[in-house]
Amino acid sequence: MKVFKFGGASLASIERIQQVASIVRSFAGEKILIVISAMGKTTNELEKVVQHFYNGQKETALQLLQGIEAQHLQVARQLLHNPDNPVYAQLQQFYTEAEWTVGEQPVQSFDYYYDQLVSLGELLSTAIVSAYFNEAGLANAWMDVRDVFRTDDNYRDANIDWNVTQRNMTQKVVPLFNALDLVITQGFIGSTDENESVTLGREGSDYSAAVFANMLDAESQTIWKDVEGLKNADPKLFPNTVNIPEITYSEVIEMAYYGAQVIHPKTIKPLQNKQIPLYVKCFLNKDLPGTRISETADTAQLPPIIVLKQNQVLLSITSRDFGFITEKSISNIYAIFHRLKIQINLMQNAAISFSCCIDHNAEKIEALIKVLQDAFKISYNEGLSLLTVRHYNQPLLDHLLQGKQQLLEQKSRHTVQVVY
Ligand SMILES: Nc1ncnc2c1ncn2[C@@H]1O[C@H](COP(=O)(O)OP(=O)(O)O)[C@@H](O)[C@H]1O
Ligand SMILES: N[C@@H](CC(=O)OP(=O)(O)O)C(=O)O
Repeated sequence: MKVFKFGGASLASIERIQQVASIVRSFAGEKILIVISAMGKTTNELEKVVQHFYNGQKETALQLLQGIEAQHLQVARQLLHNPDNPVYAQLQQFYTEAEWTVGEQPVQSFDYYYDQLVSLGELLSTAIVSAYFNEAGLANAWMDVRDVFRTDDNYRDANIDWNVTQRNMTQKVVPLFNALDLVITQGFIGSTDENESVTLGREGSDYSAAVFANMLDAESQTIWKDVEGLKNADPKLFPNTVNIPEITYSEVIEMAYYGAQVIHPKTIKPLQNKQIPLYVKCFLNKDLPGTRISETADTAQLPPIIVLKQNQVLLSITSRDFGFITEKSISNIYAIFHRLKIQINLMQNAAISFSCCIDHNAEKIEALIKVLQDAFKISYNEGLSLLTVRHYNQPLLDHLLQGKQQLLEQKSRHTVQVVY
């Protein structure tokens, strides 16, 4: 069995969805579990619905929701021939549930409502694609992943219960393949044992696909992207990038950790644990070789790998009483960052101060200052970038940093990181 993952970009237009069908058709006769994300930027749109709903602006939330509904109906009408296709009733049921939620008075946490509403994107996209595939002769079963992926209730970043999910996989997913070659399901979402929807973290569909690949002992996982494969830098940010034909799991984990926004960082572990290769392929041209990610890639020829994180803030946390920054104070500071869900992208400490680079999020910085201000003086610079280069060389660094005002640099044998 193979596992395919199609992300939002591959479903962003009618032509692209048709292209996805033609890719799947070219694998006729193979058993494929297909994981699908929300179409285009639907998740961002749904995030706006949640924000308005939670701020008490119900009307606006409802209008935005209706806009999303109308967009999906239009896509369905353009793709489907049968105006009485049962998928229309299924879509209606999803909207009605979302509208009920928006009609409620918020009494639970923001994160709870986020998951109940944002999960709609994947339910809509999979229902439409599954119905379209069936009409187009690609017989498939639509599966609600919330009947399979059991998680805790850590809303927006739920953790999978591997035992229950594995049992569901064996009992509910494997039998579907007795009758059909294709099963279509949602990435990014799951459910608690109370049947509440959860999400697994933004861009989490790559990870969902990896969980399926692991539990179904798939021969491979392929994620279909709008790029020819994994490149040595984001082609949207750097000119003259090169494709990487093969690379190891550990190198990709490093790239994802430093912020390369091409594969979700949690994706690799479930694959590495079972030695399942991960292919990154181009949905615009399936014949391009793409990238193979595995344990034993030949990385002798690996080019320097560049990762740029923009919109960064460099925080300086200095003790007010001239007390040293000790293991104890660092562990206290870390615990606060953890509680506020602030990820540290780079850190450095000196005698009485601790510096770190984090993503710019005004609310979180404000909350952090509130907690720390009695014991520490906090200052920060915003509008920064964090550049990471793996397998660097000096001429390349000089070129990348030309004309940049550098605020902090860390170098090891393989990796250099610069805040500028
Ligand atoms: N090292 C990299 N190699 C290739 N693409 C990258 C890299 N880093 C970032 N990207 C970006 O990832 C995008 C593809 O991923 P993404 O848009 O998340 O796809 P989807 O959401 O459809 O799965 C590319 O268009 C590219 O801009
Ligand atoms: N739709 C979710 C999950 C996801 O993984 O999407 P994509 O595959 O398009 O990055 C998100 O946008 O976060």
